[in-house]
Amino acid sequence: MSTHYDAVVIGSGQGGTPLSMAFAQAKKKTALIESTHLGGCCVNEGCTPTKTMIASGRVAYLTRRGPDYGVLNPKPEDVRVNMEKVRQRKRDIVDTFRSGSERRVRGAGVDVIMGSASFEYNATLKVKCNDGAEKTITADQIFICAGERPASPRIDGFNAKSFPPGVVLDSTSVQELGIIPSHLIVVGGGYIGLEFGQLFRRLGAEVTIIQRNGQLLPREDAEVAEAMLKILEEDGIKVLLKTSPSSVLYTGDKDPGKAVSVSTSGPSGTSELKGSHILFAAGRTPNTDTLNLEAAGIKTTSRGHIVVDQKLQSSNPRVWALGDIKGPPAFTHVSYDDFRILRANLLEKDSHPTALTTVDRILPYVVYTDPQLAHVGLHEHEARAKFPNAEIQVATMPMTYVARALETDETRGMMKAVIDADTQKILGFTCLGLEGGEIMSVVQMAMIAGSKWTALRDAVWAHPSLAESLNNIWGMLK
Ligand SMILES: Cc1cc2nc3c(=O)[nH]c(=O)nc-3n(C[C@H](O)[C@H](O)[C@H](O)COP(=O)(O)OP(=O)(O)OC[C@H]3O[C@@H](n4cnc5c(N)ncnc54)[C@H](O)[C@@H]3O)c2cc1C
Ligand SMILES: NC(=O)c1ccc[n+]([C@@H]2O[C@H](COP(=O)([O-])OP(=O)(O)OC[C@H]3O[C@@H](n4cnc5c(N)ncnc54)[C@H](O)[C@@H]3O)[C@@H](O)[C@H]2O)c1
Repeated sequence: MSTHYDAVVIGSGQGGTPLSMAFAQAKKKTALIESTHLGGCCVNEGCTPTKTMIASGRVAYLTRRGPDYGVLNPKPEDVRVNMEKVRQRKRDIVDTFRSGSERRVRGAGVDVIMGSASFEYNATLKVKCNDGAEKTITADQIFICAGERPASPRIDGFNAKSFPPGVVLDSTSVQELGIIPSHLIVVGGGYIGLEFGQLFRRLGAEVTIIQRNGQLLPREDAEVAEAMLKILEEDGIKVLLKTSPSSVLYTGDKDPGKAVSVSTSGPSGTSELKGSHILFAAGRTPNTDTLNLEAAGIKTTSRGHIVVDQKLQSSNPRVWALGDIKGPPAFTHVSYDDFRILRANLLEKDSHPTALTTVDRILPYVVYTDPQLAHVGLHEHEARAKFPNAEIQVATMPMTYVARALETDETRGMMKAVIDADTQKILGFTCLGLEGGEIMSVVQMAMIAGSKWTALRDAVWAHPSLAESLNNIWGMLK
């Protein structure tokens, strides 16, 4: 016996959840199949919990800096963190977000099926339900929003099972630590490595980041990555560039701070590091390996992401993919925008006579280090590669030029704008600085409106707002 639906969504990701609700609200018989928990990665183990914990890290940082502001008690060295309380605060916020999501989905009339889906044939799915039952489901339209998971470490001889529980960590398990590691070794200098590395340093751990690439955050322009490196080193984090772990072993040492031994190979040869915990943050793997996509003729890339066209349709015309599972960039707001594209094209054709696509989306992101690293549009190196014949101009300004940053004594970082000199259009903007995400969003608005950079230079911004710096940065244009 199989059950037929108008629409089935696999995975309660950031695009999949609202899409299932939109189909149900359009009176389509809709199911949402979720293997683990509603809300997906973002709510349960991604954005929500990490930004909640990062807020605790910032309070610890500012408390230690009290004397810089004339706040003399407590002494910086006396600041201690209760990790169980930090974790509980995180759990409470995740619970609130997740239960809100559950209420909204069920309230919209979606059939929620808790279990793992895989394809049997063209548009036929088998679901292994979490209660042990098996279901066969067919659908007119299937949407895959099943996301990614932490990539497994690929290190010769490494065996996570040879370590005591809670010593080898990924981006999910690290959030459940009830203690502060004495020395956390982080493999990977990308978004996840930097956010957790700085967080645990602020909570009180010694932190070493091992990064294979020659710079942190390899997509950034070099001077931005260097400014980030300087900030993290000022915070007391040790960063090893052009370095990879060649072996990771459990030592059995009585001193828990020396439980993990990591041999590294880097520019100055091989060396050994000892730490209490190791966090693998070296990329994520798409959850396509258990979906049996070949049975439905759905093509994937060499890295396992689902191949889709500009309207998110896969090589099977009855199947679409949204969010991380279709490949980078992997952000919540991208998955949510994928949902908007599908809703417009499949449910709101009357109000969207021209189909929406993923082409030329102006995409921002924010790395929630402190200060934040925010970016929108093209980096300088991307702009020069994309428009080799254009006159590209660049303005960079240190945050020490920003009055508001000086007043709050948070002047670390820089801003950088990239423009096309002929059209005066803004091609990209980066702010590694205090509330960088909010400043970047102001520039993003100008880019959406198609404004010239001169509009920002000539605008009257409130004094002393951070946005006011958008009057001044253009004086640095070269
Ligand atoms: C630590 C961390 C911090 C992050 N911070 C940010 C941030 O600050 N800002 C930001 O924009 N992005 C952030 N991200 C990325 C963001 O979480 C993802 O881009 C976003 O969650 C992608 O959503 P998605 O819609 O692709 O699917 P996901 O949110 O990944 O959801 C996929 C769902 O599918 C389910 N699933 C998988 N396989 C099956 C199956 N076979 N059957 C049924 N269900 C299945 C999974 O259980 C999961 O619930 C972070 C990620 C991590 C790991
Ligand atoms: N604030 C945010 O928006 C946010 C936060 C966290 C994650 N994310 C999303 O999740 C994605 C995954 O994050 P991530 O940090 O795991 O991946 P990533 O791909 O961004 O970074 C992984 C880093 O690990 C390095 N690396 C790979 N193998 C290594 C090895 N063997 N030894 C040392 N270094 C190695 C790479 O050079 C790379 O810089 C991000 O790309 C982003 O899209 C977003």
